[in-house]
Amino acid sequence: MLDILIVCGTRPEIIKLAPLYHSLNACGWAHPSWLHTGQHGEMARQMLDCFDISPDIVLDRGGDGLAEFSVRCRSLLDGVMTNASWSLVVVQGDTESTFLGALTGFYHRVPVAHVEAGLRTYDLDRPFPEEGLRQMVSRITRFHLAPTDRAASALSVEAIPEDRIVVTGNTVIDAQHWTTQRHRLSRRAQGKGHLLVTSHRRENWGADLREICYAVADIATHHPELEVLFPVHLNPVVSKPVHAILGGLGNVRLTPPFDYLEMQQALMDAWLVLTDSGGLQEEAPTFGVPLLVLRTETERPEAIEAGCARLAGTRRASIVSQVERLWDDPVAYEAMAHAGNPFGDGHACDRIVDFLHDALIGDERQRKAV
Ligand SMILES: CC(=O)N[C@@H]1[C@@H](OP(=O)(O)OP(=O)(O)OC[C@H]2O[C@@H](n3ccc(=O)[nH]c3=O)[C@H](O)[C@@H]2O)O[C@H](CO)[C@@H](O)[C@@H]1O
Repeated sequence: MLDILIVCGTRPEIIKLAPLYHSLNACGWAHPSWLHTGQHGEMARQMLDCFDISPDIVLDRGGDGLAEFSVRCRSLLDGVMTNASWSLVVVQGDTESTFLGALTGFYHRVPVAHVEAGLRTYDLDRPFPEEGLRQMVSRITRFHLAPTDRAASALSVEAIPEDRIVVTGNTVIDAQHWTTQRHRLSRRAQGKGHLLVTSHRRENWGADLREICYAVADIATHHPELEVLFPVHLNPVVSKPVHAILGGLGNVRLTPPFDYLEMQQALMDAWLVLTDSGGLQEEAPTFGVPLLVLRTETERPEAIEAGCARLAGTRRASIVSQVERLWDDPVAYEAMAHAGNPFGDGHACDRIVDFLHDALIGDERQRKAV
């Protein structure tokens, strides 16, 4: 049995690593341990419960600021790596937890596997700090688990050896399949369904978030029969303007963040999704729900190219006109709804487990033969 340390912090990381944890547990050759770094406190607990995971190791978070979190987390991770002999560290995405997990593995000469490797905008300011973090993680990763061909190509262009890259599909689709099957979720909405809105990206804080809210207000006012559902991120930078602008509208329902099951149900029941979330861009096409991205660029252009999503930007007029166009044009709407999901087929974890088996057990055999 190989001991594998999964280092995980934020909500999206938990969602995308949970199915891999279950697959590694079931594979017969690995013993995965789940480490939670302490990021995203309450939202993280909500997600872990949804996936039946109780972490083996929980780091005691120090302070609210990122610098305090980083210094303490790095030092505690160092202890975890020193006290046991790990065959692999697994990280996902582009957060501070991702970077610190990879960095600690690197210093301890433990190979790092990076799930969702190769996403790029090549603009270090957008998204900040994620673009920088994911590029740095790629420099010190041994196994690059790319969700799409495009992501794998980006890594090849950066001179990463081909035998260290594998295209797996995105594990977020595996998470959706796991959840919808285990909890027997199906569409409940009668008729058109609601407009689902989320917005919390740092790049949109301030004027852009206000523009987005005014656009949602325009749409809700123009279509009083349309229910608008907006789970609002807990960060006051987000929740304050959202409540101030949308709080008084009768057909706009503002709620605390959904747990994962509620979110999957809300996606299934949606007519359209407006979001700046990365994960939702990958998830909505699974249920055939068109999506407008509330950003001016995306590191997930596969959805735009496949036709299941469009970039709506963050200007009030542009968001409103794109929604109205889909409202008035059922042919365009149906084309988006039937474009399929370019991010995966729900078998990413099988591919990852097979690749890691060959890489790690093969490595071990080679070492023994020398
Ligand atoms: C630049 C960028 O794109 N960065 C991404 C971004 O991740 P994101 O934008 O995907 O993050 P969220 O939107 O928070 O999560 C989405 C998931 O959460 C579920 N969800 C959502 C709302 C809710 O009320 N209940 C839920 O259950 C939802 O279904 C989905 O699966 O930031 C991460 C950290 O910086 C990055 O790693 C990641 O690349």
